[in-house]
Amino acid sequence: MKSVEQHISDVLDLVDPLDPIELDIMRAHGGVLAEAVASPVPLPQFDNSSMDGYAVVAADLAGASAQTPVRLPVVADIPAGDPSANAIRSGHCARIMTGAPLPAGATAVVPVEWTDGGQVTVAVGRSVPEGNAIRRAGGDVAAGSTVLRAGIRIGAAELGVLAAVGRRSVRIHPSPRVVVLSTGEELVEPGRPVGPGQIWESNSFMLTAAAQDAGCTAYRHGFIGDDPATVLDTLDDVLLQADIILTTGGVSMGAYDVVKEVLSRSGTVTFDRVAMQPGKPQGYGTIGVSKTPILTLPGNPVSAFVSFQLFVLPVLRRMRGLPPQPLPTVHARLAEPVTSSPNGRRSYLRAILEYDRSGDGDGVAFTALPAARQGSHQLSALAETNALVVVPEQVTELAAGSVVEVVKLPDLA
Ligand SMILES: Nc1nc2c(c(=O)[nH]1)N[C@H]1C(S)=C(S)[C@@H](COP(=O)(O)OP(=O)(O)OC[C@H]3O[C@@H](n4cnc5c(N)ncnc54)[C@H](O)[C@@H]3O)O[C@H]1N2
Ligand code: MOO
Repeated sequence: MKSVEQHISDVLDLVDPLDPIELDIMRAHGGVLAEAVASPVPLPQFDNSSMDGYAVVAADLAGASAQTPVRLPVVADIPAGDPSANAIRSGHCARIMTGAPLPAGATAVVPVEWTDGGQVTVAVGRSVPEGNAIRRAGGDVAAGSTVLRAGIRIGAAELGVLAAVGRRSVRIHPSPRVVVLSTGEELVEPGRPVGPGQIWESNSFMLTAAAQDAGCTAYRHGFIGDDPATVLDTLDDVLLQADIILTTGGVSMGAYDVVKEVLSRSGTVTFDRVAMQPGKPQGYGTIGVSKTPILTLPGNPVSAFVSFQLFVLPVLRRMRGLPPQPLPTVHARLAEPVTSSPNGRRSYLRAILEYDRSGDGDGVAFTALPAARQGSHQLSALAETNALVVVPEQVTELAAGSVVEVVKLPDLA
């Protein structure tokens, strides 16, 4: 059987970051920058006031105090956005608002609270240091300097920076279009009645949502039965909409494992058994003239979910232009003992991971409580958990209190 690490490496080899496109900055939200962004201008672009008050020559106020205020004539009124202020001379001042350009000649701004607020003349009851309440040109960003590196995700702060340096559009790696298709003759659309031996289809809903949570544009194509010609036709149909295709089901050893049957014939998709539980049967490769990547995940719902977290997420990250790192892991203390069958497969046990401050002293600040139901079909247990306890390939049991590696599943934003 193939190792988990080898399979991650094989699936990552299928994809490259998607070719960049230019988008309006608002639509670029959540995307990954495909260029370094520099500011064409200094920020601020001009010296300006950081307070509402009076632009003065600081030396004029050297002797000012509450008892002996200095009175200055107010020769101008400068709101934000007013570029027309004349220079002020010693002995004069200008009323100025926050963000308004500092008039030439002024060396400080006196906040209005230090004055009587006069509009013809103003009495100032304090001296003021040179440069007080002045925001200097270039004090935030020097002209030509890089403000955002290529490869970062555009969140709220990054959008603010893009707009502040005057960008209207930006080059980003587009969000991958993920098409999710499930297979299985027994499947029925939720909301419709199920007959004997049938089940409601759940994998395609779950994986479409997981791909959306991972920043992709995901489409649920739904499900099809086990007819080989229908599988091939449907894959052909979705090729145009997809940067990557995910399927579930039909990849193990059964007589009707149709995905494996039809794609094995293509010669471009490989089917392997990965040394893990759940998630053993995995297929990966490309299909169609455009060599669209396809990952065929096992049909058991928990197996499909765990396969998505371990293999699909890094692939989607690489397509988005992000480093394809796996989900983060932490060390945690097991709250209960666990067993794992001695089959050379690494187990990923669904568990509730909780922060535990009492463990801080020896560096293990989490506990992991494994779910009671660990079957690959036991989807309800999965929904209660937030982490995967890793039980190494050769380990068959672990006592309560053992320190284990735990994969943290993605949090919802
Ligand atoms: N003889 C062997 N049998 C099986 C092996 C094996 O090595 N030898 N491997 C087992 C493992 S491990 C897994 S995982 C499954 C994977 O099987 P398939 O990928 O072929 O999936 P199916 O047989 O189509 O379905 C498995 C199971 O999951 C249910 N299912 C499938 N699709 C959906 C869906 N979209 N929504 C909800 N539930 C779904 C399906 O009804 C089956 O119960 O094979 C084992 N067998
Ligand atoms: O590996 Mo299967 O994925 O055990 O359930």
